Amino acid sequence: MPSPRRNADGRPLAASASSSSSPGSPAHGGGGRFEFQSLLSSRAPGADPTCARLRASDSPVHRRGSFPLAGAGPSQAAPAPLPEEDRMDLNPSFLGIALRSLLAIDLWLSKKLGVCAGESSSWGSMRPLMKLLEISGHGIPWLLGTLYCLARSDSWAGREVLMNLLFALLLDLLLVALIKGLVRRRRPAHNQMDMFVTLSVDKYSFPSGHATRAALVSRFILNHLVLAIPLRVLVVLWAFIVGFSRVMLGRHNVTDVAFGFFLGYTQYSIVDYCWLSPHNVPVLFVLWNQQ
Ligand SMILES: CC(C)=CCC/C(C)=C/CC/C(C)=C/COP(=O)(O)O
Repeated sequence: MPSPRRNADGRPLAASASSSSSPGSPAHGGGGRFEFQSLLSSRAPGADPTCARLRASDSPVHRRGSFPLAGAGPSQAAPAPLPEEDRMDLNPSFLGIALRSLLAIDLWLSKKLGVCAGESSSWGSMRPLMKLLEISGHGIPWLLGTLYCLARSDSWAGREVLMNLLFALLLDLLLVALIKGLVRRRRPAHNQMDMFVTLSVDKYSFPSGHATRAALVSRFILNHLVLAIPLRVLVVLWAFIVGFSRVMLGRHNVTDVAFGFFLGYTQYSIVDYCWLSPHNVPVLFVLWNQQ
C-alpha cells in the first residue's frame, strides 16, 4: 500500500496538498492567509517568525515532485508533466516575495536599531531619555493637556482649534486601536512591556500609536499655530525623534513606525476636511458656551 506523502515535519499531507489552491501551499497559503499572516500577524511561541515561515523545505522548489528540473541528472528519465496547478505553485507572486523580503529586512533592521531595548543593551543608559520621549508622545498627556487648555480658553478661535485637536486625538486613538486589533502584529521579541498606561490593543505593534500621534499633532501645530522657524523645525524634529525612539526602545519594528507616520499625516487631512466649526456643528459650540 503506498504510504501517504509527508511534509517536512513528517506529518502526512492532505490529499490535495500538492495543489496551489490547497491549504498550506505557499503560493496560495494555509486557508488562503499564509502570505498575509506571515507578514502581519502572530507567531508561534518560541518560533522565529522569519525563519519559521521561510523554511526552504516549505518552498515549492524543495517539495518533492514539484520541480521537474531540480536534481534531475542526465541519467534520470524525464518526469511526467505536472498538473497545471502545480506549475503555478512554482511561480510565487512577485508581491509575495517582495513583501517577505521587506519583512525580513524590517525584522533585521529593527533588531539592530533596538539599542535601548533593555538596561543591558548597547545604549541602555539612554533608556530613561527614550522613555521621556515616550511620555511626550503618549495619548494621556495630550488628551489631558488639550482638555485643560479648552477649559481655560477664552476665545472662540482658540476653542475651535482645541476642539478639533481633541477630535483629532480621539480619531487617532480609535483608528490605531482598530488597525492594531485587525492586524495583530506582536511587538518585537526584544521589547520589555513596561509602558506607561496602555490599552489592551497596545500589546500589538502595528501601527505605532506614538508615531501616528507625533505626525498628526506636529502637522496640526504647524498648520494652526504661528511659530518662528526654529520652533517649527523643533516640532518636526520632535515627531521624528519620537518615532525613531520607538524602534530604539524595541517597542516597534521600523515598518510600524513608518506606517504610523503615514497614518498620522493622513489623519490630519481627514481632520482638516471635517473641520468642526460653529458653522457646521453649532451644537457643540453652543453647548460649550452654556457651561
Ligand atoms: C480616552 C482614552 C481611551 C484614553 C486612552 C489613552 C491611552 C491609554 C492611550 C494609549 C497610548 C499608547 C500607550 C499607545 C501605544 O503606542 P505605541 O507607539 O506603542 O503603539
